[in-house]
Amino acid sequence: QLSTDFYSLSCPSVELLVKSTVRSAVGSDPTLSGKLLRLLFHDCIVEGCDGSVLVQGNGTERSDPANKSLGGFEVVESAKRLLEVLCPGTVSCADILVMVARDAVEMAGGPSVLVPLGRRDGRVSSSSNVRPNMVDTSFSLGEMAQLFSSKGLSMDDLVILSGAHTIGSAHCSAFSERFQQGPKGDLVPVDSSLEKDYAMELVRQCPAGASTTVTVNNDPVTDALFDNQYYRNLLAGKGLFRSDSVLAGDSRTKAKVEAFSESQDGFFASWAESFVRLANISVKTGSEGEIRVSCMSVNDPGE
Ligand code: HEM
Ligand SMILES: [Ca+2]
Ligand SMILES: [Ca+2]
Repeated sequence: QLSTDFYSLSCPSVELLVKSTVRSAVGSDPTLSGKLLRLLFHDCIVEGCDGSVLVQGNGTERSDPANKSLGGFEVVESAKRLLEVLCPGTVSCADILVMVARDAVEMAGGPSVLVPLGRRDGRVSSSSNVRPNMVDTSFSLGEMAQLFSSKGLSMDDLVILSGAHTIGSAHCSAFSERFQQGPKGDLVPVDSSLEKDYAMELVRQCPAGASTTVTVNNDPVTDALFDNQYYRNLLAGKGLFRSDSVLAGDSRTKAKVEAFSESQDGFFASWAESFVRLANISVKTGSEGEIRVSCMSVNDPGE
């Protein structure tokens, strides 16, 4: 029911307007590309791609600890404000988030992807829905594959979409399980899949007792570039999260990791397909849901 020309009559310049909003936001803060891409993932995995992650307030998805480090909300909201002037009540926040994430990837050097539109915004955003649907870095490959499969995504999609970690950054706590405090209080790697020099570099950037605001690049080589370096890192023992490293260590996923490490074109072509699958998870269409006035809150039922 989604289509690439969904707004061609009702809001013909939507793609252009969103793109220029993203361009100026990412231009002044390049760390936004990673934030925007992750925001879409966290939206789609809970209640489908319906903008539920964007709603502000007590008890919403956004208030859950698993979503504490999300960012980029203001980019979605500023595109929405612009669109409410030009095409009032027409473009959903769910669609804006998809376009914004797509454009963020393109602006970081990734492929441009044509995405079908027409999603409606959800009216439910509850923190209790987050944990049961969220992947965790401590998951085994089987557990991640199972969660993805419950969303209609395959093990190949898992390998491809994890390539998102070619950009962006992480807080020290996101990979602390890979280290243990040694006798002198220093951190020692407990995870043999982590290459030694990389492990030392991580300890240097995230020493024991580091501030909770410290972040580390997901991709130690090309942190700002959306490329296939992520897969080369995995093969070199430089996957930041345990959930990254397992992709290179398991026979079910290793061949894809190797193939993408050797072909950026291959990665980009697969990314375009998997991205659309991600963006299509449990979408609401037709008379389901609503078109929000502001992405930060569901509409007042009286309106
Ligand atoms: C499959 C299992 C996945 C796990 C366990 C995982 C976990 C994480 C964690 C722990 C962080 C660091 C957050 C922080 O400390 O600030 C992160 C960052 C990120 N993730 Fe994932 N992720 C997964 C899949 C994905 C997917 C499918 C996407 C998008 C398609 C994605 C996109 C990102 C991006 C772009 C960042 C960087 C965010 C930033 O720069 O602020 N991740 N991920
Ligand atoms: Ca959602
Ligand atoms: Ca990169």
